[in-house]
Amino acid sequence: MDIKHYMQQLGQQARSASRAMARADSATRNRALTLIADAIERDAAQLRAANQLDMDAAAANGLAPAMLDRLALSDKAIATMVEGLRQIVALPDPIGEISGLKFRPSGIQVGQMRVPLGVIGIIYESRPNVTVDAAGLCIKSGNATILRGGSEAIHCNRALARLVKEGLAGAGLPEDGVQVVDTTDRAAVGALITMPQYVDVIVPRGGKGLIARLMEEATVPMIKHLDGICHVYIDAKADLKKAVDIGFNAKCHRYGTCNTMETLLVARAIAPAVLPQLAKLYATKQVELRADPEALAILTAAGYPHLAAATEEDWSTEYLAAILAVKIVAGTDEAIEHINHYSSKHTESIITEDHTDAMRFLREVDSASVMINASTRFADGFEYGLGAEIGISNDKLHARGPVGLEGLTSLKYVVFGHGEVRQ
Ligand SMILES: NC(=O)C1=CN([C@@H]2O[C@H](COP(=O)(O)OP(=O)(O)OC[C@H]3O[C@@H](n4cnc5c(N)ncnc54)[C@H](OP(=O)(O)O)[C@@H]3O)[C@@H](O)[C@H]2O)C=CC1
Ligand SMILES: N[C@@H](CCC(=O)OP(=O)(O)O)C(=O)O
Repeated sequence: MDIKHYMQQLGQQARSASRAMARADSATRNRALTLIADAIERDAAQLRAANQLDMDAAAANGLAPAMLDRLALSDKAIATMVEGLRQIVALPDPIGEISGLKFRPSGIQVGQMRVPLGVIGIIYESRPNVTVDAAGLCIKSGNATILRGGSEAIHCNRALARLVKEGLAGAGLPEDGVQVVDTTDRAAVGALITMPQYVDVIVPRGGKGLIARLMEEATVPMIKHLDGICHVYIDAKADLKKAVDIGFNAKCHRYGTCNTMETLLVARAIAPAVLPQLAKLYATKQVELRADPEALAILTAAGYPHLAAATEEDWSTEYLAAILAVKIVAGTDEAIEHINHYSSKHTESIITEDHTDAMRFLREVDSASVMINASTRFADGFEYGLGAEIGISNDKLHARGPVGLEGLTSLKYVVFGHGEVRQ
């Protein structure tokens, strides 16, 4: 079967399964999640073996260390996936809840009911835990899903897909409630984003190549979870210890994640004090600093070994690596202007003890998460208390920032009449 027909078949199956998923009661959906968690625990060794096939192939193809880190399915990662599913079970069921019911002068009662979106197509990076997190959230929220994971993770995703189907079937739900695209051919992505008759919404998680294709071709509505050009701004009134701890964590905690800082902005007044201290920590990780002329002068004087002059391109680059752009700014105005111009509207943080500046930053920075005195790495569904996340939306409509169960639902109006007719 060619890719287009294969994808249409997945679409038809998903559409049909979505009705049963939406109809299923809370206990059934939770039962499926529990069975999947149990199956993952039972087959951990097989999952590790499947992941090893992916890791070996990726290493042989020269995949960058940060991307290998993302692909790896350690025992800890397996335990986290299982725990994540159990946490999703414990979350309140959002589906079917009716809110805001009010009598109108006509006598009718009008309210809103929370309902699944239907069929959700998710395109994501080579990170196997996303297969389980996404499947779990879609099942809990009564949606059917088609998962197109990154090609480097294909063996592991196939193995996970079998366990998810086993759990769905065990709970009496259709196996097609969750389908993993079983090909790495990118034509499958092209098909998935152009079948609105079967797919209600696409959640794309990815970088520039994916964005370009979606902008050109997609006919299905999207909740975009795209690149993270995230900033930390160290204000003149920052606490030095907080600035250094956060500046280091936001860059070096994990290089490959979308909430990692890619540009550090530093107020001129504090730069000579803070940059050399931060540089000492960055040096332990050999972070390459691409600095504007003023920062370059301070870092050169501090004897920082991994330095380069920043170019215009650096301000809009997501490195996903041990590289950081550094720029000196006059103060909060310039920092906000720079961020609103160059950021990908994902996550930004100000380090300051000045309440007025902090509140201005919160109000005026136009990104999905805006933080005060915290690492951008906190932009995450677990960390925000959502239980799990589909990803981090840098779209403005429907869902913004970490997307959990609620982001996979919408509200429809429900009207309770008692025989009223409109006058
Ligand atoms: N906001 C968020 O929640 C998240 C954002 N990201 C972002 O993802 C990026 C890093 O991941 P990376 O793997 O490099 O991202 P990519 O964009 O390269 O890949 C992500 C997915 O998109 C697919 N893809 C990429 N380009 C195309 C194309 N032209 N046509 C069809 N499919 C395509 C990939 O398939 P294939 O395997 O074939 O390459 C993969 O499944 C960063 O920009 C990061 O910020 C990542 C995770 C979450
Ligand atoms: N929210 C997640 C990051 C999601 C994400 O960026 O994924 P990826 O780019 O594949 O590492 C976290 O904080 O670890």
